[in-house]
Amino acid sequence: MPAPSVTIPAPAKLNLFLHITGQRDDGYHNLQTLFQLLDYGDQLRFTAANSGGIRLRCNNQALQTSDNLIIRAAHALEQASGKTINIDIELTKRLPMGGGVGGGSSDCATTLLTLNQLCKLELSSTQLMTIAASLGADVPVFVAGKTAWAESIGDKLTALELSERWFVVLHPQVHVSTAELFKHPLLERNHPAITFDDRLIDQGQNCFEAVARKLYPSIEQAFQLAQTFGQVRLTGTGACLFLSMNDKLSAEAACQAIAQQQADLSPFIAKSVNTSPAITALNNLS
Ligand SMILES: C[C@@](CO)(OP(=O)(O)O)[C@H](O)COP(=O)(O)OP(=O)(O)OC[C@H]1O[C@@H](n2ccc(N)nc2=O)[C@H](O)[C@@H]1O
Ligand SMILES: Nc1ncnc2c1ncn2[C@@H]1O[C@H](COP(=O)(O)OP(=O)(O)O)[C@@H](O)[C@H]1O
Repeated sequence: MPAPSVTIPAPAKLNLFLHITGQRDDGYHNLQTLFQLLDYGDQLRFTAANSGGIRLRCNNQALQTSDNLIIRAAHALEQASGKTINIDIELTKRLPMGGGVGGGSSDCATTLLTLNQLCKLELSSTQLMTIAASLGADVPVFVAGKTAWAESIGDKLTALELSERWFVVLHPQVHVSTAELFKHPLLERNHPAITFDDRLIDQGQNCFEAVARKLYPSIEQAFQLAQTFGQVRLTGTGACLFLSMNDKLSAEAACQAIAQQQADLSPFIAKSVNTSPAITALNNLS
């Protein structure tokens, strides 16, 4: 009989706004941002094994490497728990890479949460959050699993319950270098620190937008096209852009129209969620 498998989602995120409020002594920048989790993302299938260590397969072969965040997460768990993990992991990659929707970080978080439960590693939430932060600035929000207002480098999190929204996400086919954008002389890196206000959900700005539009013509072109359907915003350091809609029908109509005008933007629609679908799926297993 084949070993039982579990399939757990790795949702995307959008930064509904993103302010850079200063630079720390170690060079990293402090942020204030709203991480909105989505019902759309990658999927990971885990099959326990008796031997063979940690193995990864993916529909994108370029991701089948030892520096994939999934493999790094599994090794970090072995180190923290002192236990050996034997597991086959199959990643179905749907999210654009390097697009600011957090796919790699979310895959990493789903691996941490699932293996801790499946392999009975018994690491506490605090331990998982520490491992998450060591693997990337955007990993903790996916481990915490809640749409959240975030400060510091994105790891000081306050969960929020937001009303349902639909998003159209577009991916200009360009790779944005996060490090390069953070270093750019024109970047607004001293936005005044604020206290969270509901109006920011729909009216917030992303400090990377001006520089990203200036440096990458394909991002500027996508902005021009998308803004005929509503207010467009950049997520993270880009390259993805999004439109926020009140209902599914409007989102579908905009998505279809954009795909007809420029198919290589690969638009997709996604619904907002307050709790990560990964957490929901794992709760349903136990
Ligand atoms: C700004 C965000 C918002 O979500 O952008 P996206 O990655 O989503 O686009 C993330 O926090 C990005 O986090 P992440 O993508 O993990 O960045 P890293 O690889 O850790 O950092 C790449 C480089 O960017 C700079 N960096 C990154 C994060 C930060 N808070 N301050 C920085 O100055 C550093 O020079 C670092 O070496
Ligand atoms: N599981 C993974 N999925 C995607 N990218 C990964 C993964 N593991 C490591 N990476 C690396 O991380 C880079 C950016 O990751 P990604 O999460 O897609 O970007 P972003 O944070 O901008 O959304 C990729 O270009 C890739 O080299």
